[in-house]
Amino acid sequence: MRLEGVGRRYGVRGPWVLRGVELGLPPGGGVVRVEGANGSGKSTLLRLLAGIDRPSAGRISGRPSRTAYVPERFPATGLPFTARGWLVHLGRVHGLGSGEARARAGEWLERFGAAEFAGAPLDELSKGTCQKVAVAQGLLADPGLLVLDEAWTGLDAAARGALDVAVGELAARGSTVVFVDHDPSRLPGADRWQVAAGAVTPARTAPYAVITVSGPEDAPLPPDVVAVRTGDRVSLTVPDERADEVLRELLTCEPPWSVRGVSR
Ligand SMILES: Nc1ncnc2c1ncn2[C@@H]1O[C@H](COP(=O)(O)OP(=O)(O)OP(=O)(O)O)[C@@H](O)[C@H]1O
Repeated sequence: MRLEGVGRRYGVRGPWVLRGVELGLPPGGGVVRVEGANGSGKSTLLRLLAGIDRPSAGRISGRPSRTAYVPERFPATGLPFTARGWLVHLGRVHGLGSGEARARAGEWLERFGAAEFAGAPLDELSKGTCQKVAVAQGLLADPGLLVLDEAWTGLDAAARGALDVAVGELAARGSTVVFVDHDPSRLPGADRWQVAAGAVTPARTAPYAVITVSGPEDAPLPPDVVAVRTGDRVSLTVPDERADEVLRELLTCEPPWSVRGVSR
């Protein structure tokens, strides 16, 4: 997917929020964190990427046909659906059969700890549960591009962790995830784009290593590392200078981990 000369301003004489943006999303999928000061245009960029807003100038090409967008707050008021009904409806809009949409809706509600609310009307859900439904909706149809605008806000700690894992799984399958989040330690292996003065530029990322391990469920992980579990494997993202120390801890803890791969 490419952005060529993309600009956006609100109103014909409004100031340009974004201007002359030239960008390519990482080929083969990946995770991109969008950073910038308040009001710099991060949400504007995310809405353009997701296709729910159009550029005032330039063009965007190659957007995956399955693109999902999850904002910070899901305005569920007035929607005449239960949580499951809403997910099945959107799953079908994305081309899933109703049986598959129903099964996936159940799986995602379960993963986000909201299975007990599957049959509840959206109108009656708490903000946190509504946000779980919104995130489940984003993941439901296995999108090629998932855009998350502070989607972790309002989720409880377990659901935030479940979303981190889901993003890792999606990226591992070749999809692209672009996100904004106020927590600077969120998904630390992500590429970074900086939005400032209308421009979007890749930010310098401190060198880091990704260590993939497998091992018994009760094997301990070193403190202060960011771990994403995919099946029986765990990927740890650590600053380069800590990689040797973390590898030592992984190999000498009891029970020990098996190191499956290290990349920088
Ligand atoms: N629908 C809109 N109509 C008019 N102006 C808008 C609209 N959406 C955003 N803007 C303006 O565009 C600029 C960028 O807003 P945007 O929400 O994209 O920034 P942001 O970096 O996401 O901000 P924050 O960090 O505060 O969420 C701001 O000046 C904002 O007031």
